[in-house]
Amino acid sequence: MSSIAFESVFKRYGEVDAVRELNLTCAAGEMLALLGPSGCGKSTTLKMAAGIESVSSGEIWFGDKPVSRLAPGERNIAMVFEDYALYPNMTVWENVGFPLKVRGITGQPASQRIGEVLQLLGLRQMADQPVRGLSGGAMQRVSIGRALVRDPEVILFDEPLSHLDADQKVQLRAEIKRLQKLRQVTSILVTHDQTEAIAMADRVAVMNHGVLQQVGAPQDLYERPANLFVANFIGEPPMNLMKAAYAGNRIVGEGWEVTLTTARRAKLPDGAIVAGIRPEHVTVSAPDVAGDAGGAARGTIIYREPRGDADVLTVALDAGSGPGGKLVAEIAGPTAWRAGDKVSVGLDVGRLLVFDAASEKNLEVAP
Ligand SMILES: Nc1ncnc2c1ncn2[C@@H]1O[C@H](COP(=O)(O)OP(=O)(O)OP(=O)(O)O)[C@@H](O)[C@H]1O
Repeated sequence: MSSIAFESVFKRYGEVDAVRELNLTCAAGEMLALLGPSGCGKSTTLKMAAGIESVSSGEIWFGDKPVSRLAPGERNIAMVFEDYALYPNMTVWENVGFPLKVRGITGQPASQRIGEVLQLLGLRQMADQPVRGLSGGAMQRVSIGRALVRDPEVILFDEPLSHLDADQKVQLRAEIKRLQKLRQVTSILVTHDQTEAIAMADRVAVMNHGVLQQVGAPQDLYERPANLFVANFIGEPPMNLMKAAYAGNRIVGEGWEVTLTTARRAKLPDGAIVAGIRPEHVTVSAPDVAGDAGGAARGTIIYREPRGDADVLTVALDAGSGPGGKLVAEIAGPTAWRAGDKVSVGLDVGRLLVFDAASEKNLEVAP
């Protein structure tokens, strides 16, 4: 298996910079997710790796081999598409065997390979069924089988789960991850769904407007987002982001304020900031009762969303205007809070992130 590296890759469509100066490596045997909103350039990046789109400038490497001038057929890649791209009238066996057939591999060597892959994917019982009429989940397993059958150097997954229902999604993402680890095949997954990226990938690359924002292990992106875009994009419910000012050792927002520890304040310049705090790091208590994290503001619960094992509470801060003067708290539950309750809100200051208001960068994450 080889690594895939994008080196200063640009893709321009006329006036549109679909991908801008991309420097990104997917290590050999790794699964890397490209995650971002519609139009961020993730599909274009995948297509350039596949050779379906050319690069405008820069180079793509598979191991130590530059590939950007090679045709798709010369790259030893396999693709798994969102719409499966199978031959509906052919059987499961014939679809999986198709890449071998077009390469002239037939007879016993082909049968053995196809049999092994069907076994691996639990598709043996369906081998003789036409693909037409199978469930979406089964069809996608067939297309994964077709990708695996010839041991490609790289598998490129383009939104592979987007047409599946919720149950099938959960099953298949575990299945893809298991197979990818078993075969140690270098893989890139394109998705707009953070749950999918986090569940399946070793590392996640977040893109926006054609620019790579941050790449890292899912937990890194969650705990140490490099900028406001990543902070807001990763996590559900989204991180609370509040305009504030930092001076001395205090962060003062509208309707709230907190004091930072000495160790942290040395690193931060005074000025306009955006403070970020995840809903699970916000506490809610009766008014004037200091919560575990210390009361930072007062407000009124305006909305309670029960989520089974937790309640998501939206609190309107008394004197605040922040982003609508609201804070969202996720509290282990179910709780007895109701809309209309007056509360004290606490912020876990140790988990509060500080972003520069102008550059939008996390002031405590190295660029
Ligand atoms: N063939 C094309 N011609 C012109 N512009 C294109 C073409 N393909 C993509 N673009 C533009 O390039 C930018 C990136 O598109 P791309 O499809 O890579 O984004 P994406 O993140 O994969 O979005 P989606 O999930 O909607 O496919 C967009 O502005 C898009 O309109």
